[in-house]
Amino acid sequence: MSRQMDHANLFDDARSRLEDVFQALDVHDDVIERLMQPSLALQVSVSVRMDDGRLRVFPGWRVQYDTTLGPAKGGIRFHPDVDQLEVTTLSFWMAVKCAVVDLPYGGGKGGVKVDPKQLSRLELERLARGYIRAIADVMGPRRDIPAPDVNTNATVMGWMADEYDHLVRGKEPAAITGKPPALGGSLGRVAATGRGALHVLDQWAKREQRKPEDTTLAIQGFGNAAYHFARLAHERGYRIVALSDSGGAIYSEEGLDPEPIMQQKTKNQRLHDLVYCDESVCIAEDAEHLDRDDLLTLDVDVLVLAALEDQIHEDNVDQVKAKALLEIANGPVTSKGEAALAERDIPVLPDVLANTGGVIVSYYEWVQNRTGERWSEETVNERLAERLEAQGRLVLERAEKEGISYRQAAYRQGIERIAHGILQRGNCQDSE
Ligand SMILES: NC(=O)C1=CN([C@@H]2O[C@H](COP(=O)(O)OP(=O)(O)OC[C@H]3O[C@@H](n4cnc5c(N)ncnc54)[C@H](O)[C@@H]3O)[C@@H](O)[C@H]2O)C=CC1
Ligand SMILES: O=C(O)CCC(=O)C(=O)O
Repeated sequence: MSRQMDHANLFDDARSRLEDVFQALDVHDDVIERLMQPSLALQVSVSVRMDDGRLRVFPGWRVQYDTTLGPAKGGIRFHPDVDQLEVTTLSFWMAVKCAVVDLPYGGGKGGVKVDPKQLSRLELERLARGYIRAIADVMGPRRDIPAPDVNTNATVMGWMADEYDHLVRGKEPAAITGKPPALGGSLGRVAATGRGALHVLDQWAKREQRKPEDTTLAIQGFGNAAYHFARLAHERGYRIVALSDSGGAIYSEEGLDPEPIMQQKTKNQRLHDLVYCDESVCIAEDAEHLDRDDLLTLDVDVLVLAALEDQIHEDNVDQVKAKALLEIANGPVTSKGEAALAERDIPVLPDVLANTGGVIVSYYEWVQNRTGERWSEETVNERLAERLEAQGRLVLERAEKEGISYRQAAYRQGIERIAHGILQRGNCQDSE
């Protein structure tokens, strides 16, 4: 089922969705001209002294797609497949999603082409610090604010924030979000992406009059975002019948409890091997192995995609049996894949709404850092829920009212806001 990802296709695919919105909204030509390419793309070489004394150089990027509505915002990915086109596409999605949930941000993203599993902890720290030195001139609390993404986490953000403080000779906690709480990180950020995705699923389920206990989930990509989503969804009563990571998948008809599974996984056990029950831990009496990509074709109510881009596409979409899809990953369903799902009336809850919990709480972290406040986790979670309730309702209602997909409704909401900002900034012919 998997195929080699082509990032040129990924960017073209992303732009084709943008062109659809331009047509539907009849936007000003100046807006189209601005949004068809990024406003800044920086390529850097990050030199790292390895533990054995050798020097290695890793290519990296920081792309700011659009900064009309505020400073660029978006995570940093460490992955062997990263390239400029992938980072550009991810920064485009950041611009759209920040506008969809009405944050005062543009879209940015960063990445380094590296396999972090091959680095020691000290090599990883040197890489993180080197990357920040390389992009320092284009970032900052009022310009571009990085955060975690695939294979980066609060620890890595802590190293990066410390490096930035050294460079600017002062404390600038608002320059990076997703930090450890001791360095000004917001409570609730670690779980925010998963928590936000669950809000969106709940909102949709309620409109469909579907109860959590009658809803089965299969979840691809049991990493940070998916773990917190799964933990909270399990608490709410959804039945998780399958989980996968890059090494394999497990399945249980009676349902999986994500907590003990993550505990075992953090002891360096492979997800694929966790199909046992003994005195110390019971994953599920009936748990069994699945090949990794077989999870995508299970007959479940909701297929949750929380790994990487390009997972459901024209070559495998016919095998999907789920009744709905939830995108926690960025870009897991291609436009051709989605068109085929639409023909079978299978809705997709799109990334640019469903995974915004992370960036929303990153925004709350930035606000706390800039005002010197510290909010309780309860306050953070309440504000996250309020924002997603309000902005999510606008998207779901618009889709129903205009007879369009949830993604089309979300894109229209986001692009209308960006387009309005572009015209309000002036420098456009006949703009009002
Ligand atoms: N961390 C965050 O706050 C946010 C993350 N996202 C997106 O969510 C997705 C996951 O991000 P994180 O959880 O942070 O990353 P992570 O690195 O913690 O987890 C990714 C997981 O996906 C698994 N994986 C990779 N390829 C796979 C495959 N083909 N099949 C099954 N599993 C596979 C990996 O083994 C890992 O368990 C990414 O697309 C990211 O851009 C979106 C919004 C915010
Ligand atoms: O927290 C953030 O600023 C951005 C998170 C991110 O990279 C994403 O939403 O894809």
